[in-house]
Amino acid sequence: MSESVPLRIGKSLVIAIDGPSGSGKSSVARETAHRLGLAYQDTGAMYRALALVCLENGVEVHNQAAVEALAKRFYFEQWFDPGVGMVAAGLDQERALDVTDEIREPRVSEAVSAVATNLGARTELIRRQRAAIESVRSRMVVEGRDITTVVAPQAEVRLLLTASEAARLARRGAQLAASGESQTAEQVAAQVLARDAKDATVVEFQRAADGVVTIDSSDLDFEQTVQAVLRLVRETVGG
Ligand SMILES: Nc1ncnc2c1ncn2[C@@H]1O[C@H](COP(=O)(O)OP(=O)(O)O)[C@@H](O)[C@H]1O
Ligand SMILES: Nc1ccn([C@H]2C[C@H](O)[C@@H](COP(=O)(O)OP(=O)(O)O)O2)c(=O)n1
Repeated sequence: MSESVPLRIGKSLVIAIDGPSGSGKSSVARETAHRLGLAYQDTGAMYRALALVCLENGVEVHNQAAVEALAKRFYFEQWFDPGVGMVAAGLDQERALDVTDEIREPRVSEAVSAVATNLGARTELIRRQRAAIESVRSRMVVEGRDITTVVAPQAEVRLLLTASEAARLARRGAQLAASGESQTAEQVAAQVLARDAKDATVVEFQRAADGVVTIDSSDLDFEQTVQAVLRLVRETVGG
């Protein structure tokens, strides 16, 4: 039986979750939002969408000025209902398309760190992420790499979701295989580890900042991990 957390309607509740690739952030954050009746924001989807819009429009992802300029003008919309999980993006609203699946393609995973390490682009995306939290009156589960430290350090609940490298690679490999991608285990490992190493040059998501609780899911299954997060929420906000 799942645990429930009594929540007072209307009271601000931001649950900030950071962690490396494959630690379970997106799936666990989404399920937590669903069970608590909160909105859900996947900030990695915004970085991935910007990378995709670059790739689709001939913007070189290492061209700092061009990527920063695109970050300021590209259209991005994310459905915050955890049951929907849809993302639309494009050069502008008229040309925006449903990119929910495309942003998970290996070509985007390969290009996204170049965009995520562009500090000018980050400033703009962080602004949009904070606006998204305000748009739902601060009742949201938000996950990424710098949510507990930069985007929402004032969040009521702040946690770092980790898992061993072996667990993370196995999970990501199984996830890609299930979605029909034909990457070998070596390709998945090389891409995930290179991306985390590059991303870690601009954001700290491998060690918990002060006041951030670590949940290690290496030996937990999905449901046990969700329960650990719900327990932390209950202990932190009461109930
Ligand atoms: N605790 C867990 N045990 C087993 N599998 C998990 C666990 N947490 C997540 N997963 C699975 O691992 C895969 C990667 O999780 P995901 O949420 O996409 O990670 P992240 O957003 O951190 O990259 C998904 O298929 C997810 O269902
Ligand atoms: N708040 C965030 C979220 C994601 N990023 C970067 C780091 C990743 O390489 C990309 C994509 O993030 P995403 O969470 O989708 O990545 P994974 O699916 O966990 O591998 O964006 C970031 O720098 N800051």
